[in-house]
Amino acid sequence: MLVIGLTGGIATGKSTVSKLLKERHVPVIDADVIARQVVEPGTSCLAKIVKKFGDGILISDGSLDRKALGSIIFKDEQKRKQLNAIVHPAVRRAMFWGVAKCWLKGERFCVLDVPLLIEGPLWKLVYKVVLVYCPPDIQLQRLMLRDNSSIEDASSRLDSQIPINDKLRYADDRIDNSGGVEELNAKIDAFVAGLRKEAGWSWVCRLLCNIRTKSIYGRILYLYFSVFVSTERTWSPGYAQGCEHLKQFRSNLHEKHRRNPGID
Ligand SMILES: CC(C)(COP(=O)(O)OP(=O)(O)OC[C@H]1O[C@@H](n2cnc3c(N)ncnc32)[C@H](O)[C@@H]1O)[C@@H](O)C(=O)NCCC(=O)NCCS
Ligand SMILES: Nc1ncnc2c1ncn2[C@@H]1O[C@H](COP(=O)(O)OP(=O)(O)OP(=O)(O)O)[C@@H](O)[C@H]1O
Repeated sequence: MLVIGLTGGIATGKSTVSKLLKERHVPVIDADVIARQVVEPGTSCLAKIVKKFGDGILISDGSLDRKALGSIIFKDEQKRKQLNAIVHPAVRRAMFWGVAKCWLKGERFCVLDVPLLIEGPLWKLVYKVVLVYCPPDIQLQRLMLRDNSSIEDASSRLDSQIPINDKLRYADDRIDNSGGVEELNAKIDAFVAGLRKEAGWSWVCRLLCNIRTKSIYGRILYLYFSVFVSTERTWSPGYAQGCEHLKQFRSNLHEKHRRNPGID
């Protein structure tokens, strides 16, 4: 299964792209949504946040006051790192299970929508990095308009991330969202068609195996495809294609390291 990392800068349009992908039945695992779930009342993450930042970041019903916490962490790098250290491991764990579920369902590919993909270690693990791009001036405008925020607040959020133009050099593909939503729709059609082509047809075998796991033949087939094909130990209809993906993955990784020699 191809795991695609979708990222961008704040307000460049990741959620808009994700929505269009979901409309085309592409499975999307959204880190922002997970980051909200892991801090719901009663979770260990919320307890740790309260311990670190005090109960001033709670509203009267016991849930997180996102505005209050945002106004602390987007102005203070140290505090942001402390929050990230609490929330990110839980988000990564949930995303891992999300990917595993997609794999068990026999999906050909899935998309991880992660705003901080490049700021963290995950960009090195995905099959490819797709960047939703718009120039910084449009990004700032859209952010202020969406959040009804001042230029100071919007700028401090922008400054808490790697600038969008710097993220370009990590990207294997770019979805340019500088134009209107109609234009974006057409780009997403082409992007999804490209993904389907890239993922090939070997998913049919995996899907059939998954559906048939209740029978003994299904289990044998399932094991065959899961263990042998994924470890490249034997021939199968998906073998050549798997090798090709692996080769491309390795060359992408090599290219990323070539472009960013300082990064291990
Ligand atoms: C600080 C919080 C409560 C503010 O909530 P708010 O509803 O105002 O923003 P929301 O969660 O919708 O995030 C909007 C965007 O802000 C950016 N952003 C969020 N957290 C961070 C961060 N720690 N560092 C840099 N950018 C961030 C992302 O681009 C994100 O898409 C919230 O963003 C949060 O819990 N952040 C820490 C978790 C995190 O890093 N989430 C990002 C994806 S894992
Ligand atoms: N092509 C477009 N034309 C005009 N407005 C757009 C376009 N794409 C997105 N927007 C608007 O820009 C704002 C930011 O988009 P969106 O929320 O999708 O960004 P995001 O990258 O997911 O942001 P965040 O990092 O905060 O999650 C939204 O108000 C959205 O409606």
